Amino acid sequence: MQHYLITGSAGFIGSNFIHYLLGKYQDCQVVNLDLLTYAGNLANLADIQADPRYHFVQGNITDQHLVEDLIGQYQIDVLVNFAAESHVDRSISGPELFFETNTRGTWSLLEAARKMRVGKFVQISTDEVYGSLGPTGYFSENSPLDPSSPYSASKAAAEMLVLGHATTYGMDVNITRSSNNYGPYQNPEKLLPLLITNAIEGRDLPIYGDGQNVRDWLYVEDNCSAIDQVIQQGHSGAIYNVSAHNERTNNQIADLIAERLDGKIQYIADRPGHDFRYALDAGKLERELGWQPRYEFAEGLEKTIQWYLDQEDWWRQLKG
Ligand SMILES: Cc1cn([C@H]2C[C@H](O)[C@@H](COP(=O)(O)OP(=O)(O)O[C@H]3O[C@H](CO)[C@@H](O)[C@H](O)[C@H]3O)O2)c(=O)[nH]c1=O
Repeated sequence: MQHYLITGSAGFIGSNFIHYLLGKYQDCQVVNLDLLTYAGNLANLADIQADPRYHFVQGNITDQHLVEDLIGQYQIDVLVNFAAESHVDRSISGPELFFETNTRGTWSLLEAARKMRVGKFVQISTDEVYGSLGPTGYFSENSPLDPSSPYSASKAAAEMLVLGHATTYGMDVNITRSSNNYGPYQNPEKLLPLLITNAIEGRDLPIYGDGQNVRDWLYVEDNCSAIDQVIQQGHSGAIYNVSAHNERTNNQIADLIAERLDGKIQYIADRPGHDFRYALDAGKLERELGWQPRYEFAEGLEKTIQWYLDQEDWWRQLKG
């Protein structure tokens, strides 16, 4: 039976991951450590709050003593760090919190995991650590890191700390770098849910610049299955890209949503330092661990649109 400490799992990807774990493994124990910032929402986990396998603790990942206590109390074998400030635009207007949570927070978790001898440490990172691509080519795990924003720089720095602890102290670590996730429970500050919910509300769909920027879209459940496989089978110290090879321009995304929900696109000022294109080569994960995504983009998008149509109360509270 595995005992997990999962940080930030009242957020988007973390809450999907807890649902995935509890659905897949009957005999596991899961502790969710979450600060409940604006991005954390216990409503995401309402259906499992009474599950005896699940325990919620409100707290900050920068609180090393708290993390050490939790590791001891719950006999944690695996620590998965989802907790992060994740929105690029917020990192441009207020960068310090990104360093504090994403970089300092990862440091505290690493130190706690080292002292308490946690078996496995998994850092959830991002394709944004590679920076921007031109119109062709793909990032592999060996591509140089070249982050563009305070957000991606804070995540790249955190990765370096993880690798340093692995080399120096022999900790068993993995890093996953996924492309843009989409699906249920994503905060409507992010492109896809913003466009969907704006269209439902009859508001314009805001697109930065000329809308030619490209993102590589991954249905969140596919990211969860990849992370689970990395925990179970990942080679110690390995980094894995996670992508389903769904590159789309922002214009293509906006057109699809505008057509499906009768919305109107509005072009607005570009994001400073806006990365042009992200595209990942996920061949290592596929070859070494046999991982494959389940969802085609059209299916994932329709499921996502349907979820937001069905969950108006959930997102209206966040937007309000
Ligand atoms: C919010 C917003 C975004 N955009 C554009 C900017 C990007 O080219 C694209 C996606 O923007 P966002 O949804 O903010 O996501 P992006 O900056 O790519 O970053 C996301 O994806 C990353 C992985 O690539 C994660 O590490 C980040 O945490 C996550 O926020 O849409 C717009 O055109 N209009 C908007 O209103």
